[in-house]
Amino acid sequence: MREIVFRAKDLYFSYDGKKNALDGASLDLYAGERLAVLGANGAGKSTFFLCLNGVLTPDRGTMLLDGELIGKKERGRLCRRAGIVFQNADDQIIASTVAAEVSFGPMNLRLPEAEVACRVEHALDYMELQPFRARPPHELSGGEKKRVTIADILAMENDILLFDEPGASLDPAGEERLEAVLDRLHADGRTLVISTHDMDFAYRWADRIAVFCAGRVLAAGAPETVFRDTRLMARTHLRPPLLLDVFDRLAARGFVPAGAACPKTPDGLEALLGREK
Ligand SMILES: Nc1ncnc2c1ncn2[C@@H]1O[C@H](COP(=O)(O)OP(=O)(O)OP(=O)(O)O)[C@@H](O)[C@H]1O
Repeated sequence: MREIVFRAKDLYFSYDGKKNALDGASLDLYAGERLAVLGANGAGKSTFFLCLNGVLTPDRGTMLLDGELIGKKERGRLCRRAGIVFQNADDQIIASTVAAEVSFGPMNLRLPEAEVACRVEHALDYMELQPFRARPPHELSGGEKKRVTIADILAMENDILLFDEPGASLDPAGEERLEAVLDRLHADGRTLVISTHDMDFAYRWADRIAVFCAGRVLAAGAPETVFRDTRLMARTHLRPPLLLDVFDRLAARGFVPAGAACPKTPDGLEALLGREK
């Protein structure tokens, strides 16, 4: 088992002092894992992300980074380790050109100018944003802005990356590009956490799934296990991914080899069924 980089235990947070957005949320993050965070609207996913990267301070509960307790004064450590790509790019973008936007974070770290320039070029290359570097971000499309916000956190060189519904404004080509970027970041050893309402993506992409409901984490584990928990799915109003559903129906009718695991792609299922192209 990989080491735990971040541990949240019984986190409580309320925006208004009346209703708890986090209501005893506990979750571990493992180094280098791909974790998909699921849950209905208002379940507490974004609030949890904001606590994890130090923007919000939980009212109660404990957070540990590399096994060390994070108190109110150590929130800066969380900001440095965990970068967040906001759900709405306009909440994140502040500068007047794409290049200035991407340089904003590293400049705030008071890094030497040459180091800032190097990080900016790398992030712009990585996200294929060089042709946009002099453009005002507010003139870009939703998908292009999303790429800018990802470049923002790449320039910070955080090892824990939190993506709040990154696929929401992307067309199919944009989704493919995002998945390719996520694959590269995973290969680089980053810890990736994504909140999403796309069950098919979560099943295909994640090593683990965490399910939020009313400010708590009801389950965390292997995608097959979590998605096959029919009670959990019903309670949280989630639906299993289409591929797993089809696989389980075929398996129930004896069409797949006994003991076979469900593949992650339709091509994998086709190969398993012995009808390779
Ligand atoms: N800035 C805010 N001020 C007051 N209440 C808020 C604020 N942000 C979120 N909330 C409330 O906190 C609760 C949790 O919201 P949160 O945004 O964390 O959920 P979520 O799981 O990310 O939802 P979604 O899937 O819709 O993005 C909700 O009841 C929401 O109304």
